[in-house]
Amino acid sequence: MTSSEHGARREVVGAAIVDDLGRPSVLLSARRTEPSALAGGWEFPGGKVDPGEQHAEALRRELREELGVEVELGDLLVGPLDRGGWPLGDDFVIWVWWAAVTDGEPQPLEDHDALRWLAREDLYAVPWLPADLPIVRAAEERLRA
Ligand SMILES: Nc1nc2c([nH]c(=O)n2[C@H]2C[C@H](O)[C@@H](COP(=O)(O)OP(=O)(O)OP(=O)(O)O)O2)c(=O)[nH]1
Repeated sequence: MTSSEHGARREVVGAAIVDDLGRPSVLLSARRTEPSALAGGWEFPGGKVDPGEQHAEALRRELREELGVEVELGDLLVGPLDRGGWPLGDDFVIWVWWAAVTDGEPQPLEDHDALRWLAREDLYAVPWLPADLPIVRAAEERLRA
């Protein structure tokens, strides 16, 4: 039986990529290209966890595919659901880790057509996907003024 047959949410992982894990001042946001209902919305890069995959492994795979980077993962940006997840509507749950690039320069290779580093004062200059707003607010608290 799959987790969806239990009525569980599909698992997604995302990264709050910053310039410096210890003293973050900018956060990387990515603009989605699909599906059409979400295209143009800005989000945390990442994606669905494959069956049998560890979360950290899934996130590293997604960031390699989507942005062409390797990362160091920091703490979980803790949300209100089980094990610190955040709800994405009724169907998905996302776990978001702080992350810093260790190799490569982020490029919108797959699933995105633009990337933007946002400082605290322009964190809301892009239209985030609605479900991401509580996560962005939590990230804002950690970003340096
Ligand atoms: N990656 C990501 N997905 C998000 C965010 N906010 C949000 O509502 N979502 C939604 C969009 C999708 O319905 C779902 C994640 O799916 P995805 O399309 O990113 O996953 P994926 O890269 O594995 O895509 P696919 O292979 O299934 O096409 O969560 C976010 O910040 N990051």
